[in-house]
Amino acid sequence: MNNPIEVRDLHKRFTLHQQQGVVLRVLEGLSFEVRAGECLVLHGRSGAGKSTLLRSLYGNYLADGSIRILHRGAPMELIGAAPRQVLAVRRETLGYVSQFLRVIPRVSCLDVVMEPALARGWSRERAEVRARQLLTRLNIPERLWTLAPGTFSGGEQQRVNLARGFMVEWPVLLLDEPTASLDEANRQVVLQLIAEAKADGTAVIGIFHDRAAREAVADRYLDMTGEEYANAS
Ligand SMILES: Nc1ncnc2c1ncn2[C@@H]1O[C@H](COP(=O)(O)OP(=O)(O)OP(=O)(O)O)[C@@H](O)[C@H]1O
Repeated sequence: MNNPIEVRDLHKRFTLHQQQGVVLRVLEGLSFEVRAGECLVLHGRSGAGKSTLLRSLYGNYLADGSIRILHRGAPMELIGAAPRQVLAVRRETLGYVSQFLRVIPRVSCLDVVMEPALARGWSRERAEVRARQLLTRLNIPERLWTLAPGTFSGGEQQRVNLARGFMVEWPVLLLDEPTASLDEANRQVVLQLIAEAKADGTAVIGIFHDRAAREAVADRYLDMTGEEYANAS
């Protein structure tokens, strides 16, 4: 296995036990891989299952099929992996920037952003240098850095979340609408951060409702009906 991530015959269905046991078949036999430095954009109408796919890849939803990821140089099957293995993959190999920041009371903005680096054993000094750079690039005013982000605006919280997501290099990075609700200047910063991650060899899988952003980063699209096609732009 040479690709950072390979997905085979992925299925996800939801059974609505509270609603007559109705079964929703959301993902039906998806197969794809993403190469190092490549960005695969998930494409499909609202409700097609894009967020469900990202959550399944991250292990928040338990899907059927195979998700193999290159972890510490060796292929690892994520479906059915032990929780501590999944946590190790999330610490070292698989990043995920969701749409919303998970706010922890009393934890400062700087600490929230530095956490992925500290979890990998970086020194506080090294982590703080990188966090300050990212917060500056993402236009978070310095007076906010020591405050807990719970009271920040929606856009500020999203940018703190992005700074956290780009704090370390990820072999595989999942992005759920990273440019939603950002102004043009900040959108450009995020597109630049994605380009830098790709140049460093990150395999990116993302949802971008904004067409200009999508076309700026996509190398390939995954049609959620299962088809793939190359970026025409
Ligand atoms: N936890 C859940 N329980 C039950 N059904 C769910 C759950 N999560 C998603 N679904 C259903 O799966 C389908 C796909 O939802 P999903 O959020 O993945 O779509 P999407 O392509 O990301 O949509 P959008 O572009 O509108 O964000 C929807 O019909 C949704 O109702």
